[in-house]
Amino acid sequence: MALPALATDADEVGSNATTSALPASIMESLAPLFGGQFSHLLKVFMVAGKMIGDRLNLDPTYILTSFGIIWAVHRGGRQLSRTASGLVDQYLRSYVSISSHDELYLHMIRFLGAQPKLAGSLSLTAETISKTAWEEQDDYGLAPTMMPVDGYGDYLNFSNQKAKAPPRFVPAPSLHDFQYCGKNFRLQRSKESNSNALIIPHFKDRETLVISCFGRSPEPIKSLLRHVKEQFYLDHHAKTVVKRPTSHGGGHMHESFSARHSWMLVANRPVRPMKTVVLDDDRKKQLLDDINECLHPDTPRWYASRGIPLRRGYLFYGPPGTGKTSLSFALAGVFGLDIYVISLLEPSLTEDNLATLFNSLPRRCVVLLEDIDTAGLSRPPDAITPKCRTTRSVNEGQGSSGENKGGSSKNNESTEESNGDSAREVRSVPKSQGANGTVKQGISLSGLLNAIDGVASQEGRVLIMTTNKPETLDEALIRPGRVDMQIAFTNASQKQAEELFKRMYEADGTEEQKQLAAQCLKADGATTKTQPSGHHLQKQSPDIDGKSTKLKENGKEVASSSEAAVVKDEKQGITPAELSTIAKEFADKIPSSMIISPAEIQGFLLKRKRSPRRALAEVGDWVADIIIQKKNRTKISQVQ
Ligand SMILES: Nc1ncnc2c1ncn2[C@@H]1O[C@H](COP(=O)(O)OP(=O)(O)OP(=O)(O)O)[C@@H](O)[C@H]1O
Repeated sequence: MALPALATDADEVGSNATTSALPASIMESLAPLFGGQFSHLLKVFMVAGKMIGDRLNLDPTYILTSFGIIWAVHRGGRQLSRTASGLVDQYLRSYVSISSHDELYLHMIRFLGAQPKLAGSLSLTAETISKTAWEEQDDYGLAPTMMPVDGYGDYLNFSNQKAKAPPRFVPAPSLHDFQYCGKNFRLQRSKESNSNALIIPHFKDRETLVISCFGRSPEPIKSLLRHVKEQFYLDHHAKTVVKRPTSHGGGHMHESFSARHSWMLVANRPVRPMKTVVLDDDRKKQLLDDINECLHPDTPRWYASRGIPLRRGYLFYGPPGTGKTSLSFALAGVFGLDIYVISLLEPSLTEDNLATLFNSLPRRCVVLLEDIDTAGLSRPPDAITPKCRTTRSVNEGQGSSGENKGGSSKNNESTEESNGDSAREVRSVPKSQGANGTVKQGISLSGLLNAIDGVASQEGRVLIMTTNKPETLDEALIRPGRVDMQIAFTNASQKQAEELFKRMYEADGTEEQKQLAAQCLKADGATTKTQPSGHHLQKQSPDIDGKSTKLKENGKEVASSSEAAVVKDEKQGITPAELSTIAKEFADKIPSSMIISPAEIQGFLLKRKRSPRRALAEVGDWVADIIIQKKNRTKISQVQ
């Protein structure tokens, strides 16, 4: 409200003053140029200039002109410095950019989050730290609390950890400066928004990190990135990196947009030691030697000189829970390779995606294609036309060389497709109607073969396919060149059961366990006298109070035998010699007809993981129950 009055005054002042005719005219001529707000400001400025001028006896024009010069110098200086820094940036700085689609991005963000200079930055992004089950060692220095539960006892409660877990702060999208090894670096974090966010909700924004440093060599940035990567993998030497496909965009709701797939790190698990997978030693050795040969640095030359693509395929087959997946992970651990796990049942996975995924595999890795029988990749018998058979046998004729397999598979497909309806059936098995009426893409047999054989498919990759029903697989899938070795997995033999038992209870070499074993040895002579198989519990065993409990194998007191076994286990531990004996007795109670899987035995033992004697005492009832279950084909167990 005050401005119009002032403006009026200014008009008057301007018109009365002899020396201020110029300012008034300047103002009048400038006002329309800058619009209402600015002309008001100019008028205020004029009045102020006039008053100061009157006071200091100075021409207001000089004051205005001085202000104008200062402003112009300031603007010019800024422009000059921008141009100069632009030229420096262009010609005297080196840059390396990292896309958020690359795993180096994750390494860099972790590194930046730990930089003290950046932690104090005024522009940060806060992230909730989500740790995987294998990263929980450092629980922010907080022990979980024990909470009483309705008179049942005290139980662990982790809510305080969740509440107190601090967020991670990383540099926000903008410009940041930081130092590494005494050198200054600049980080520009920028986000590329997904313009289709409303249509494709799963499609994440893409981010870019641009690291720059002064100088015409990117070497300092390269060495920084080497350091960042090394830091990330510092504790990874005993870990196996597990990756699975992740989709960007698409999905069931928007069939018009095909989801793009890439590999995403899903877990970083401790390496599974080979010895923990109970399998015939000769088979294990044969497999290890074969993979070692395939991965040996000299092997590619040997294969190349003979025109044979270097890749190995293995088929692990056998009943569920017999160790197929476990062995695959153990192998990845032995060779220090990342493992890439694909399920062909993933509904948004198309054949193109599968081919892209295979083509983007690193040079050396393990690819695990799980449960291939469930993906419905078999070729319907009536779909195998004479033409198909001929084409396939040509492929087989190429033996394991697999040369031109990608091409020949494609040729197969086109030949089959041109062959009419029956041939086209080869493709269609996995295509199915989704619940909402959408058609799931599915992977056809030829699509899978193309991906496996693809020309760009990485050499040196180890492909492992697992199945419970090898007899349902199409022979094209498992012919030599695609599957070079088949490994059978079976339910547990008595020998395997014995090994599983020992693995479950053997000391892992910690000091505590060594001491326990030493104590056991001392106590052993007085207390342990294991009877021959079948009569092992017929003995005097001291209970907690030092009184003795008479144990019988049959009748009422059998129930108390496992309780007494627990007491003995907890009190005395177990010596290696005793463990061997108990393991043997345990194995004797497992049916030699191999009807129980290692997974089932492991499940039974896990419920008694601190008490081998209790496991031995209870295994008879458990086996009897399993036999009834399998006979009656019921899934409900009476003995857990
Ligand atoms: N041969 C074995 N040696 C050691 N552990 C085993 C063995 N077989 C199964 N297990 C245990 O049983 C569990 C399931 O095993 P795994 O997933 O490897 O079986 P699988 O054969 O891949 O089963 P599926 O066919 O259902 O995928 C794992 O925890 C594993 O430790």
